[in-house]
Amino acid sequence: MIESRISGDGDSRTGGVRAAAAGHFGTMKRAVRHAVKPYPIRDLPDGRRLELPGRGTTYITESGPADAPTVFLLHGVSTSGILGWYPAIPALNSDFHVVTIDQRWHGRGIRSSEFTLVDCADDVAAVADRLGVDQFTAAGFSMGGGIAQLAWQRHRDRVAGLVLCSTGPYFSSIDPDRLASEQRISKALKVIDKMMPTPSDATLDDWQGNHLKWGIAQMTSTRLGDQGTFATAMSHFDSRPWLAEIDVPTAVVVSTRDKVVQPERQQLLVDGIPGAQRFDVDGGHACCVLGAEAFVPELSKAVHAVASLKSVS
Ligand SMILES: O=C(O)CCC(=O)CC(=O)O
Repeated sequence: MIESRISGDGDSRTGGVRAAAAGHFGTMKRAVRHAVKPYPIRDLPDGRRLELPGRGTTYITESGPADAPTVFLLHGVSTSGILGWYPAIPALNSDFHVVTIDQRWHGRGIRSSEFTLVDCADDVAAVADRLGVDQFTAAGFSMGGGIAQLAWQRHRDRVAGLVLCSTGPYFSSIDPDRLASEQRISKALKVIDKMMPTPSDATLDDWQGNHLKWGIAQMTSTRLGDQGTFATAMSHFDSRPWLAEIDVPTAVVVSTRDKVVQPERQQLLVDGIPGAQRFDVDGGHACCVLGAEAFVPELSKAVHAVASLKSVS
């Protein structure tokens, strides 16, 4: 999610709005710079639809050696697997079997009657089942970090490690005022959705063609007006009571200029998860794409560190 969110844990409303304005301006600047000169879009795998029995049809990409350790890359809110992780995929798939998933209600993911992070976490295990993957590292960005934590909590025999990026043990919509504001914004955004065409598979898959067109298609493949639903789902997430139980190797990739999930909130993961290692990225909340030059090397170090460690006993 972009940094235009009202920022701050316990911020006053004025402070939050001020921070939001600053964050919004910073993200806009980075987005414009990115549109003019995007992080190289290269060496991406083809994706495919995958039926998850009893759950629905999702969309995944799979790359790297099938017999290498598996890393699931779990994207943040309102993006898609490939859009959120395209800078990271080529950096990881020489050493890892890398899987991205479009979370339900995102991109070409499952369209269910409800959206919950618990269902998203169970989808990860269901994709692993379909791919014949027994154990894997779950790497998640922001909302995806919450999903990764839930995947560990619900499928402890499957998740061998965690890489938690620009995320925390709760999201800001846990605050009812914040949630109400997200709902209001979401209502307004539904009007824009009505005007947007649904992108075709051909445009969504054409990453070698016009990059701007591809990026816009990927962005609009998730409905803007679903923000309120996502915020509600995130409001139910709180891993603080069980963080100390996490017993798998964990790396926390902290975006040190993040105005959406403040570094202090990210640090709660480092403090709360036994043995967690911290990796710093000089970037804001959209650093997985808009600050990929700084993000990708730290992500890569984090994934290698987790994959080379044995579980904390
Ligand atoms: O407000 C928060 O706590 C962050 C929520 C968010 O933006 C999730 C995401 O970017 O995936």
